[in-house]
Amino acid sequence: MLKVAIVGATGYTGLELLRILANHPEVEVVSVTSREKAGQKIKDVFPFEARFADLVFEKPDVENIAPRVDLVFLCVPHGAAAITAKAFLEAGVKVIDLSADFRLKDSQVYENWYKTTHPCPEIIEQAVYGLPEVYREEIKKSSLVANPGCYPTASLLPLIPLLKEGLIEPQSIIIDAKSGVSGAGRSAKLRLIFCEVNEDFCAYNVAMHRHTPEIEQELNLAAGSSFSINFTTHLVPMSRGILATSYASVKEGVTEKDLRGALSGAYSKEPFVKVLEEGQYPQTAHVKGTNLCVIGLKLDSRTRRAIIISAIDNLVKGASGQAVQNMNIMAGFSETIALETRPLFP
Ligand SMILES: NC(=O)C1=CN([C@@H]2O[C@H](COP(=O)(O)OP(=O)(O)OC[C@H]3O[C@@H](n4cnc5c(N)ncnc54)[C@H](OP(=O)(O)O)[C@@H]3O)[C@@H](O)[C@H]2O)C=CC1
Ligand SMILES: CC(=O)N[C@@H](CCC(=O)OP(=O)(O)O)C(=O)O
Repeated sequence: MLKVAIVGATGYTGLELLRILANHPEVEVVSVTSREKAGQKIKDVFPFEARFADLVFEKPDVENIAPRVDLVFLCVPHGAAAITAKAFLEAGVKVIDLSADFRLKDSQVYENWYKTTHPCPEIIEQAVYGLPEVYREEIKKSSLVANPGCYPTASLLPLIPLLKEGLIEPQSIIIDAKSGVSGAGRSAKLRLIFCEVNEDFCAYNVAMHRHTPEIEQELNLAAGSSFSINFTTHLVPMSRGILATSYASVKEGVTEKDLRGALSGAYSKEPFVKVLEEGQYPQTAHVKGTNLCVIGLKLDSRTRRAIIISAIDNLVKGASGQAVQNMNIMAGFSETIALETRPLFP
């Protein structure tokens, strides 16, 4: 059995990990942390939890937890995650970090966008970007996996194959993305209270969202050139889900069949990426609760722009499901264990 800890288990991504790992036959959750709920049993805080009901929340004390576990999931805010990751790695524990701390390869870019000094830039180069469909071989050998952001997962999966095949003009890319509110985490914020979110739909962090450099880093690597993108995020009054609509001008002579062929070629054997048939487009309700990224596309023949629509559940493929997928790869398990659920539709 692989023994794991979840640091930050009272948050949305930590709870989602418990939901997924409850169905994992090869994993034992031996430690869950919360500073606020330390000393209480999971069932005292979350009465719906059955499998791990009697596990007691403990403080995120690395010295105490590390000797009992093989791998830790960090479900805490950036900054706190990096320091904790370093301590676990030094204690010989593998780390899957769901925060943004090790996604950007350049610590200066991190500092510019996150407006804070990186706590341990010296270990950034150990980290592998945890997008299994692109970095599976590197993830197998890694002890530190930087789980991708939710918006980057939804944006990168459809665009990377099109760039690798040279079918779209990199500088023309626009990503227009919408997220449910759980993407912002479980701690209270004024902009997230019911009356502020219900019956509303707004853009936020326009031209300054923290996921922009993460998306650019990976798109630049796929294209083999340096370029910027437009990326706009919106908050939708629903609990889960991201729908990203990406636009890009296609190169001369490129057809819709070429675009579809690039995506099918990249993903026909992938268990968690589904490319829809012509005329079909994904909805967030089609992926709710699943580890799927579903993609639909159309080439607008009037404007010669590809319109690519992708949907994920931000808490599953956008966070905890992808983290379990990465854990399965790192541990040598079958990649799909505990992740083959059907969508909760409607
Ligand atoms: N929500 C989402 O859709 C996604 C989130 N992420 C990232 O995953 C991480 C977790 O997100 P999410 O679950 O939404 O966050 P939440 O705010 O819902 O939960 C945060 C958890 O971390 C604990 N925590 C907070 N601060 C600290 C700290 N300084 N040290 C130790 N523990 C701490 C909290 O418990 P306590 O305070 O009691 O210790 C709580 O259990 C974040 O980095 C987030 O950006 C990534 C992709 C998607
Ligand atoms: C709806 C909403 O607010 N979403 C969050 C998603 C952030 C996230 O997942 O952040 P990390 O990069 O730290 O993992 C946001 O836009 O900031």
